[in-house]
Amino acid sequence: MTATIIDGKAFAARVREQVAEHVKRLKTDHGIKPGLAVVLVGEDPASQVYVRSKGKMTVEVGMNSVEHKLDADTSEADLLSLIDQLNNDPEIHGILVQLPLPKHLDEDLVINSVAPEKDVDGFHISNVGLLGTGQKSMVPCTPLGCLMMLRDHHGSLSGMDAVVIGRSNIVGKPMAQLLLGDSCTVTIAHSRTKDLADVVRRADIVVAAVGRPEMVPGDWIKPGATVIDVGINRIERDGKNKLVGDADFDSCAAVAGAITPVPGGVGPMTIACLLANTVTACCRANGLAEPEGLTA
Ligand SMILES: Nc1nc2c(c(=O)[nH]1)N[C@@H](CN(C=O)c1ccc(C(=O)N[C@@H](CCC(=O)O)C(=O)O)cc1)CN2
Repeated sequence: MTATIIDGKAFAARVREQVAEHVKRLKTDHGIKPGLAVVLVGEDPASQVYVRSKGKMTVEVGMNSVEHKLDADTSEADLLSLIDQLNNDPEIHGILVQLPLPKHLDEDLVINSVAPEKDVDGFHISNVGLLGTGQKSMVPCTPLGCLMMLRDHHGSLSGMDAVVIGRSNIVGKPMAQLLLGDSCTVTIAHSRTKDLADVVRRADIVVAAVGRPEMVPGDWIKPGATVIDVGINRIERDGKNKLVGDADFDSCAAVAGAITPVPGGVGPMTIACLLANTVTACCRANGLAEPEGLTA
């Protein structure tokens, strides 16, 4: 079997088009322009690329983009003060603090200082609780993107066996909640899981989100299963730098029914869903109907 390649880049472009249509309607019908503020602390090279890309795409879909770039040694008090200012700015509907933060900053404290209704990352403890109890929340961008691609490929996910490999707060846990919300039977596997290969072999859907290059081989995959690869790992091979996922692409693609590539799979959906979340937050803040198809 040769898997269908789920093209995240093309999917993300369609999501951004939908977002742009909603933004246009918000402007013409209500005179509202959604605004997204992104805060970057320090000079992590990958984070700088992601933040630049977020700003560019925010403007492309017609929204206001505000970027705050702070020195790596910024104090926690100064960062919290900036977030407080953004929480109280009526022009800003979404706030995102780029992760990872420098070590001296308390990530949980910073995340939980963002107003939950502006938390377009969906990381605030209130949003985590709302998602976990099946209530309306802001949903983390990467898992939301994975869910959109799975729904598009399968239609209904009801009754499917799903294994999420990885238990991070950013991807693994919210992904499991979303799959449960769509009536999958969900297993969260991690570094201490016994017989991981056997657990993965039972799954109709495998979401690999561990951050270990090519750790899932094709012989762990049930024939016809869907593999969603969240990993973005930079490795050196044959003297060249290469980006690979958590799944061994060639061997998995030979067995799976469908698979997301790296690059060009889940990654682009993360930013598209951030834009979607910003429109959703803006609609909620203004008591307007939420954009259809852009939320969980
Ligand atoms: N506050 C947040 N911080 C981080 C998040 C997040 O969702 N919120 N996620 C990641 C980084 N990230 C966005 O911030 C992100 C990662 C990857 C991509 C992407 O498009 N990747 C491309 C490859 C790009 C490359 O060459 O490096 C792909 O997979 O095709 C977009 C956004 C951690 N921090």
